[in-house]
Amino acid sequence: MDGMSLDELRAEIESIDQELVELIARRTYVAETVADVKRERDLPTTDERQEERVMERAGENAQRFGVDDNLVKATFRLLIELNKVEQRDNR
Ligand SMILES: O=C(O)C(=O)C[C@]1(C(=O)O)C=C[C@@H](O)C=C1
Repeated sequence: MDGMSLDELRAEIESIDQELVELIARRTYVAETVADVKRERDLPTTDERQEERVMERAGENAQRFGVDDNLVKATFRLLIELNKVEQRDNR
């Protein structure tokens, strides 16, 4: 990163931002498929134990990569809530 110009650094951020959106889209798509399976089996959309596992993993990964775990957990909370809204809308 050292020695890169401001434009180059911003181009790097732009490319990362695109990857982030792609990953969010993939996560949402998989969760929609999970919702289909739940619907077939007549299971509720919300699975609190699974949400706890996801949140715990998010905290562990944040520590592993040296980023603020509250920020990472807040991001995952939002991603889970988005999925729950989508899953309910598709019922
Ligand atoms: O794993 C599931 O059962 C999902 O529906 C996915 C997901 C998530 O976004 O991680 C969303 C809602 C559930 O309450 C738990 C987890």
